[in-house]
Amino acid sequence: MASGVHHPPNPPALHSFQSAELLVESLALFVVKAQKEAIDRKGRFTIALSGGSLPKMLKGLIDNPAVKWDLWQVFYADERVVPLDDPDSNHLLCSQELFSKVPIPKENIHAIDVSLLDDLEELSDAYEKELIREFAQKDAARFPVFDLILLGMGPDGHTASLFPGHPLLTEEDRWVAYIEDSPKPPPKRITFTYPVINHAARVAFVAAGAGKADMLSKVLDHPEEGLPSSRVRPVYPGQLYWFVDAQAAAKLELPPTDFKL
Ligand SMILES: O=C(O)[C@H](O)[C@@H](O)[C@H](O)[C@H](O)COP(=O)(O)O
Repeated sequence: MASGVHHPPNPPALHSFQSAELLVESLALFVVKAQKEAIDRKGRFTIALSGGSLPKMLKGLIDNPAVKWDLWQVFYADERVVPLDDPDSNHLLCSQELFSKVPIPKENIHAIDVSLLDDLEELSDAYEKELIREFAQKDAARFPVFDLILLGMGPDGHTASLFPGHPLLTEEDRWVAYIEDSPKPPPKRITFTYPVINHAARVAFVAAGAGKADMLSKVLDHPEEGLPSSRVRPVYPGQLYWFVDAQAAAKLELPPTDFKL
C-alpha cells in the first residue's frame, strides 16, 4: 500500500439512513464488498470488531450467502480483560450475536489469551504478537493494514478503549496497549492504538439513536476538539466511513454522502 505521508487523509464518508433497519442492510452490503475486494486481491479478509451495539448491527451478515466465513480473520479492536464467558467480554457478545449463528471456523477468531488475565502487559504483548503473526511478512508494513475495522462511539466520544484525555491517545509505537483505569467499567482492557486503526484500508463507525446526536456533531463538525473518535483519520489511501441513522445525524452540519456501492 502506498505511504500516506505526502497525501492528506481522505475526507470521511458519512452515510445516514432513515432507519436502523436500512443501516443494518447497507452495513452488510458494505462489509461484503470490503470482503470481496480483499479476497479477490489476497485470498483472505482481515477485520476487527468492537463491542457495544455493533455486533447486533452486523445481523445482515447472518444467513448471507455472499459471506465467505472461512476466509475471515477476526480480531477485536478492544477487549475487556475478563474471562471469555464473562458478560463483559466483547468476544462473548460477538459470539452470541454473530459467530454462534454463522459457519466461521473457531480458529479464525482471535480472542485474548485468558491464561494471561493477571498480567496486562503480557496479555497485550501476546495479542500484539497474534497480530504480527497475521500481518508480518504478508502486508510487510510497519503497522498492520486491516481490510476493515468496525468501531462504535461512546457517549464521551471514546472509541475502542481510547478515552478522552488518556495518555494512550498519543501512543505511536505499540500496536496493542492496555489500560487499567478505564473510566467506563470494567477498568482493565486492551485496545488497538491509533497507528493500527489509522493504517487500516477502511475504518467504519456505526452509531444509531438520538443519544448519539450531540456527540456525533462534536466529533464530525468539530474535529479540532480532538475527541478520541475524531482522531480516527486513516492515512491515505485509507478511507473512513460513518454509518449512522437519521436520529444520530439529526444535529450534524456536515451533509451526508450518498451510499453507493
Ligand atoms: O468500551 C465499552 O465499554 C463499550 O463497549 C463502548 O466502547 C461502546 O462500544 C460504545 O460506548 C458504543 O456503544 P453503543 O454502540 O452501544 O452505542
